[in-house]
Amino acid sequence: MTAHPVTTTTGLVMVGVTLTHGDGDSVVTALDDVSLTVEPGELLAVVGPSGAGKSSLLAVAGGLTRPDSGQVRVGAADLVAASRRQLAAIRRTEIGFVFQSGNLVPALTAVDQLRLPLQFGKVADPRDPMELLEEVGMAERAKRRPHQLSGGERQRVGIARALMTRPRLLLVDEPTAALDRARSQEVVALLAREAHQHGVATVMVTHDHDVLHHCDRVLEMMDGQLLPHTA
Ligand SMILES: Nc1ncnc2c1ncn2[C@@H]1O[C@H](COP(=O)(O)OP(=O)(O)OP(=O)(O)O)[C@@H](O)[C@H]1O
Repeated sequence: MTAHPVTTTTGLVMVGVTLTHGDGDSVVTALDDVSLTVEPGELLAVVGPSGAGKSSLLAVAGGLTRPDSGQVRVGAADLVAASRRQLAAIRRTEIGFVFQSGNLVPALTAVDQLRLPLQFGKVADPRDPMELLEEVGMAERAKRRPHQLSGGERQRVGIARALMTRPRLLLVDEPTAALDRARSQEVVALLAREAHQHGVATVMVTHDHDVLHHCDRVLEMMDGQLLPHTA
């Protein structure tokens, strides 16, 4: 058995991943031999100082940036070997992205935001948008547009939208950056619940140490390396 068994039931597996930016004298190592396994249903938090490589980690795990070396798998999909076209399909069906402030489309109602991920191609077994809005506590606001929602509500819609295709992996970038303490707790508790209930491997980058108790595991990124978090 290898140190990192890869099965179709695994969420995210990264092995020996290195990513550098620039060249010559100005080479920056954003990811330095990073290995990481995130199991289905696990909520992992990644903390660390600015410039440590957290965004780079999300970009590589999400198939947005190809690493210089190493393996990256989401379920059975090999993100390093995949063509650009295959990567786009993997991103669309297997990976959900949640951004700092929800990143909603201004003109669309909440329920239409959720239908959006289904409009770019076939999705095998999509969630029902109204049912999912109900699950995240937003059913009564289904017809509202983003400007009629609070920051926490926008974030809930953003999370629901990311779950529409039943992704295997959810990548979450600073979800509480624009929220007060109470709303931050609610949003991260929601992420934990969704991860656990639906078996979604979830990686959340955060600066917010107050929400870490909702997470199953916390790692610290430091100079491109992932280390155990010491509180
Ligand atoms: N496109 C790029 N070109 C050159 N260097 C880059 C590029 N993107 C990131 N870097 C560098 O790679 C390193 C890691 O950056 P990254 O954005 O992953 O850090 P981060 O931990 O997400 O930081 P923050 O918390 O500020 O968002 C930094 O030194 C950064 O300057």
